[in-house]
Amino acid sequence: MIKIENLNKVFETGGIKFEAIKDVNLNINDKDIYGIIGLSGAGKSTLIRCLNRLEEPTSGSISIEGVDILSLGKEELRLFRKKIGMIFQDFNLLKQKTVYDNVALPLYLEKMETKKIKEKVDLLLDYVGLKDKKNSYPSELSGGQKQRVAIARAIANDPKVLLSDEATSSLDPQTTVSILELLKRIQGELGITIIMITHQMEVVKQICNKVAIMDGGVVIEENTVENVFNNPKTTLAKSFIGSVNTLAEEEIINPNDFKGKLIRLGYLGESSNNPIVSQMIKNFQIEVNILSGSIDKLQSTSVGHLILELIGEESEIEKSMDFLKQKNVTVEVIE
Ligand SMILES: Nc1ncnc2c1ncn2[C@@H]1O[C@H](COP(=O)(O)OP(=O)(O)OP(=O)(O)O)[C@@H](O)[C@H]1O
Repeated sequence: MIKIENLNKVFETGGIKFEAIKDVNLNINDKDIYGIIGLSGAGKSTLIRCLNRLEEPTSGSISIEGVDILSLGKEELRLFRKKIGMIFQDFNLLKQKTVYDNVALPLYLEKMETKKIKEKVDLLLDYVGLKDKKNSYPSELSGGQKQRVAIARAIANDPKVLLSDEATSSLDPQTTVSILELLKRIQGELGITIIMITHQMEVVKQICNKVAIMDGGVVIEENTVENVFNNPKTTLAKSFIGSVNTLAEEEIINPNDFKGKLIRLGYLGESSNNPIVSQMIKNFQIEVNILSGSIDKLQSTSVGHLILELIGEESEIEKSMDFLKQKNVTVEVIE
């Protein structure tokens, strides 16, 4: 379990103070794949770099598996960092070293016996699917292969936590999927908690179970991925969700163009199989105009969205909306 409490980070350059992280509180459970999403400059990198103290927070506390990491001395911190692997957008491989040596590096630093290093690196390269690239140099690899080397290196010391800073941002969509599948396998088979920074909701949708949305150094929304997709609270969350749907619904639909009441429905999993809208039309004196719809397949379930125009007496519209709510559909009136 990772517990971040009242975390702040202030950068000071030339006497000017800048608050990059403002009073962040998060609880990340063991084996979560926890997404942190936000636009450029939101403070995502600063926040995860505080978790291994590549960045020193200005105030607040961080505990990882019950250890208050901000109180660790230099040597304790060195030992503790073995529990936290990290991967980056630009891979950070050593260009002059082979794939084997890149992966072996953290084990050399631990002064592991050469024979054991060889066994472990062979196992790791097999795990990430790069057995045959052992003697290649980074310049001879594709972006996806470089990230696999970086992942093998990051898990070499059997960490409990893996921090991923935009690890798929420079990869094409197909390679992104294969790297996300590898990360999912690492979480499932090795029981590693993964914290993923990204600006792509598609990444969150594909592998995360929880997500925090950051804006201007603040966590503005935090929930399970299902709940955020089903019922996003903030404009930013809605726009991230819009970016993975084929239609950015709210942008296209202008309420002034319609005479009825516009509502946005969100429904999870099994509700999407029930003919709720047709039941509503049968039960109440209203006409329904379907303006847009989408279904997002998430890790554990699917989330559907519909935008409807309801036309009829106000009292019938109110009753229809109550009916939907009773069926566990979230209903939001679009202003
Ligand atoms: N060492 C530093 N000194 C001064 N300001 C910094 C420093 N590092 C980051 N910042 C500022 O803190 C803010 C948050 O930066 P950060 O890199 O954490 O954002 P981010 O959400 O990860 O953005 P991106 O997706 O572009 O990497 C930015 O405005 C940035 O300019």
